[in-house]
Amino acid sequence: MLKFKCLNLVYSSSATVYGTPETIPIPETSPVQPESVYGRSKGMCEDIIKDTCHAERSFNAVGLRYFNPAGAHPSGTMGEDPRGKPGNLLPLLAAIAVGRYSQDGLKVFGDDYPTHDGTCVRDYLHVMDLAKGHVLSLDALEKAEIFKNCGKTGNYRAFNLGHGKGQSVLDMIEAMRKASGYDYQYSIVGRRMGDVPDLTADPTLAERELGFIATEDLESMCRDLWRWQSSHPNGYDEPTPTTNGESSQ
Ligand SMILES: O=c1ccn([C@@H]2O[C@H](COP(=O)(O)OP(=O)(O)O[C@H]3O[C@H](CO)[C@H](O)[C@H](O)[C@H]3O)[C@@H](O)[C@H]2O)c(=O)[nH]1
Repeated sequence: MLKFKCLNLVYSSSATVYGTPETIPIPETSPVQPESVYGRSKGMCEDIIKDTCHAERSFNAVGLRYFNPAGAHPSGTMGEDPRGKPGNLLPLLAAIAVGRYSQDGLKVFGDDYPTHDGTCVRDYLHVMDLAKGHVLSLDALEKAEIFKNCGKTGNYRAFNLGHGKGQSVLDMIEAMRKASGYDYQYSIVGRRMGDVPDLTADPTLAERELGFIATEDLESMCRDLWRWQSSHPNGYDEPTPTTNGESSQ
C-alpha cells in the first residue's frame, strides 16, 4: 500500500470483537475480548492495522465495528444471496417467506437469555446506513481531524456502526411477518454456541466524530429486504431474460 501511496484504509471489523460486553449499549472503550474464532480474527486484524499505523506514521486507518447489517438496496435490484441455507436470521426469514426453505427449519436459538423476551438482542443496521458510514469514514480520513488525539499511538481509530437500538429474535420474526405477510411458525431450541445475549451499539462516538446517524428503521430494513427477496426468489441465480423474452438458462 505504501508503494502505491495508498495511505488511508477503512477496515470492516465487527461488534463480535466485544465478546460478552459488560456495558449495554456498548461504547468503543469496552474491552476487546472476542469469544468466537471469527471475532478473534477481526480483533487480530484491528491490532495489525493499529500497529502498522504506529510503525508507519503516514498511514491512517479507521476500523468500523459493524453491528448486524441487514436489509437490501431500496431499488430491490441488489441484496444478499448467501450460498446454501442462510445461517443468519434475516436472510433465513426472507428465504423461508419466499418458499425457498421450509419453515420447519426455523429455530430460535434459546429463550432463556436475560433480555426482554428471553431471545438474543442484536442491533440491526440497514445496509444503506452501513454504506453511509463508510463514505463518512473516507471523508474523515481525508481531513484527519479524528486523529488529533492519537499522539504516539499512530493514526488508528475504531468506531461502532450501529443504530443504538436492540431487537430480539422474536421482534425480528414479527417485523418480517409484517413486511412479507408470511405467518412464521418456529420452534425454540437450545442456545447456539458463541451467541451472546445482547449486542447493542452505543453509536455516540461515530455520530460525534464521523457525523454518522442511522436514519433507516426496522420497517424500511425489512421492507427493502423483502422487496429484493420477493423480486429475486432465487437470488442472483435467476434465469436471465433474453431479448425475445425467453430464458437464457
Ligand atoms: O436460524 C437462526 C439464526 C439466528 N438466530 C439468532 O438470531 C440472532 C442473530 O443471528 P445472526 O446469525 O443473524 O447474527 P449474529 O449476531 O450471530 O452475527 C452477525 O453479527 C455479528 C456482529 O454482531 C457479526 O458481524 C457476524 O458476522 C454476523 O453474522 C442470534 O441471536 C441467533 O441466535 C436464530 O435464533 N435462529
